[in-house]
Amino acid sequence: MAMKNIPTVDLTPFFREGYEDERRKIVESITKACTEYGFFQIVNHGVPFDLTSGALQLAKAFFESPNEAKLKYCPLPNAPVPAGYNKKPNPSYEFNEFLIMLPPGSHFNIFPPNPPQFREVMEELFSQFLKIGMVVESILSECLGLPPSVLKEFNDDRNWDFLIALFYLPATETERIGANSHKDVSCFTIVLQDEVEGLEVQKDGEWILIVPQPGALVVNIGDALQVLSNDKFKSPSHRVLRPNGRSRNSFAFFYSLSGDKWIEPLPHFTKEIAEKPKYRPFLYKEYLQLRKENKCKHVSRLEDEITISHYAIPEE
Ligand SMILES: O=C(O)CCC(=O)C(=O)O
Ligand SMILES: [Fe+2]
Repeated sequence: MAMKNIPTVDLTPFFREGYEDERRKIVESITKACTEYGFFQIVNHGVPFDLTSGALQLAKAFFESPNEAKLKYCPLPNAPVPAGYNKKPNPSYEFNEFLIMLPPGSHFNIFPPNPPQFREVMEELFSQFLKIGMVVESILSECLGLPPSVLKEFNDDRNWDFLIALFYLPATETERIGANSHKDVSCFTIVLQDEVEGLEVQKDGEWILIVPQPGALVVNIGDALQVLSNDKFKSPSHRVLRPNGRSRNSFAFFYSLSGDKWIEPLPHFTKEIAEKPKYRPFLYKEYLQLRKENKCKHVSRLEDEITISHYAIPEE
C-alpha cells in the first residue's frame, strides 16, 4: 500500500465574502485531485466536530449491541434504498454491517430506539451533510467548467440522498476485507471516518490509504457524475480493509440524483465539444435497484456485481 497524499483542502474561503483568489486556488486543487484520484479531504467545512464525534460514538454503541436487537430494524421490502439495518452474511467476499437512512421524515426510515439520541443525531448529521454537499456540488460544477446553475438545476430533487452508518469488525486471520473494491452510485459521496485506518483508493494498480484526520471529511466522485461528465471525472475504485485488533466505524453520505431522472452525458461534455457520449441514457432508479441487489441480495461473487459499465457504449 502506498502512502501518497490525497489532497486536503480548507474550505474557509467558501464561507466568507471575497477571497476570490483563494477560491480559485481551491478549485484548481480539487480539479487536480478529482482528475488524479477521484478523492480529496475537506476541513473547515462547517459540520461541527461535536456532532461528528458524537454520531460515531452512538453508531458504534448501536452496532455493538446484540445481533437479535439489531435484526429487528431490517429494511422494508419496497424501499427505494434499503433504509434500516443490514449485514453482509459470513462467509461473503466482504464483511460489514450498516444502517441506512433516507432524508429525515421519509416513511421508509427505520431507527433503533437505542441508543436514545441516535436517531436525532443521525438526522442532524444528514442535514449538515446535505448543507456541505450543496457547497461541494457547486465547487465540483466549477471544477468541471460548467455554468454555475447547470448541475444544481439538473440535480434539484434531494429526496434520493441517503446516509449510511457503517461498522467493520476487526480482521480475522483469514478475512481482511470490510468493503470490497467498488465505485459509488452517487454523484459524489462524503465520508466521515473514525480514527481507524482502512479506507483505500486504487490508483494505477496501487492501493493508497485515505489517512484519517480529526475533523476532516472525505469526498469521492461517484458514478452519476462520471456519466454526466462523460468520464471527465471518474468514479474511483475504493475499498475498506478491516483493522487488526479493533473495530472501525464510519458514515457515508450519498449525494444522489432523483431516481426518476434519465441520465446520460451532459451536452457540455459531448455535442458542444464534438465528443461521443460514452454512456447510453438510463433511468437512475434502475441503476439504484441493480446496485441494491448487489448490496443486499448477498451476491457471493464479485464478478457478478453490476457496475456502471453496464450502461457504457462500446468503443468502435
Ligand atoms: O467506510 C468507509 O470508510 C467507506 C465506505 C464506502 O466506501 C461506501 O459505503 O461506499
Ligand atoms: Fe464507497
